[in-house]
Amino acid sequence: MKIALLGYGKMGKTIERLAEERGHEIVYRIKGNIDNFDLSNIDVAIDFSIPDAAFKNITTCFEQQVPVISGTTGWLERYEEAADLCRKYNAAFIYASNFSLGVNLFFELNRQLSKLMRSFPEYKVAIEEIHHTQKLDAPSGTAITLAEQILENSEKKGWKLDGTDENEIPVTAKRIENVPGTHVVSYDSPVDTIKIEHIAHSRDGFALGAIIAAEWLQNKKGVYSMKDVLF
Ligand SMILES: NC(=O)C1=CN([C@@H]2O[C@H](COP(=O)(O)OP(=O)(O)OC[C@H]3O[C@@H](n4cnc5c(N)ncnc54)[C@H](O)[C@@H]3O)[C@@H](O)[C@H]2O)C=CC1
Ligand SMILES: O=C(O)C1=N[C@H](C(=O)O)C[C@H](O)C1
Repeated sequence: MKIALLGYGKMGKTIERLAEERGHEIVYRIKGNIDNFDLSNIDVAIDFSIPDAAFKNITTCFEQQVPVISGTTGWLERYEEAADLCRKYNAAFIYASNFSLGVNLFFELNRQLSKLMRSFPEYKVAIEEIHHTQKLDAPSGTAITLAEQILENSEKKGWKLDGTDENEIPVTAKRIENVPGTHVVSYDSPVDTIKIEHIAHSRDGFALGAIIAAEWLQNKKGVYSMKDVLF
C-alpha cells in the first residue's frame, strides 16, 4: 500500500517502521496542513495526529476518495458527522479508540464482565487509565470506550473523570513518564475486588492493529470498526 501518515509523532513513526517491514511504502509524513498534499496516488491515510486536526484530516481524505484509518482520540464529539461524510462521499473509514488486538480482546472481556456484574450491585465499578505525560486528552479514548460498554449493561447514568457521584462510573487518569497505555476495570465490594487489566508494553500493538485495519479496508467502501476487522 502507498500510505499517507497524518501525524508523524510517536505513533506515526512506529507505524512507519512496522508498515515498511510489511512491504508498504510511506509516501507522506504530514505534520501540518493536509491541503498542501496531492493524495491522488494514496491507497490509505493513517491518522494519528492531534484532537484539533483529526476531523479536518479525515474529511479531506473522504472528499478525495482516500480510505482513512484514524486512531486520534479527543475529537469524538464529531464522529457521527465524519461517518455521515464518509457515506456521502462513498469513501471508507475505520476509527478505533484502540487498535491493538489485546485491547480489542479486553473490550470483549469488559462487555461480558459487565453483563455478569449487572446482577450484583454490591460491587462498585471504577476505571483507571495510566499514560505517558505528553498525552493531550484525559481520560483516554480507550477508557471512554470501556465506560460506554459498561453503561450498556448498567443503571449508571454516565461516567465522570474523578467522579464521586454513585450514579456515575468514576474514571481516574494518571500520567507517568514513558507509560504506553494501561487500563484497569475494577469491581469493588466490602469483602473483595475483581479486576481486569490491559498493559501495553510498547506502541507496536496499536501500530500493527492500525496497519492490519488499513490492509483490510482496501477495496471496501463504508464505515467499519475493529470488530469487523478482527472478529
Ligand atoms: N487508537 C489507538 O490505538 C491509539 C491512539 N493514539 C492517539 O493517537 C494520537 C497521536 O498519538 P502520538 O503519536 O502519541 O502523539 P504525538 O504527539 O507523538 O504525535 C502527534 C503528531 O501530530 C502532528 N500534528 C499536529 N498538527 C497536525 C495536523 N494538522 N495534521 C497532521 N499532524 C499534525 C504533530 O506534529 C505530531 O507529530 C493521540 O490522539 C493518541 O491518543 C495513540 C496510540 C494508540
Ligand atoms: O495517547 C496514547 O498514547 C494512547 N491513546 C489511546 C487512548 O487515548 O486510548 C490509546 C492508547 O491507550 C495510547
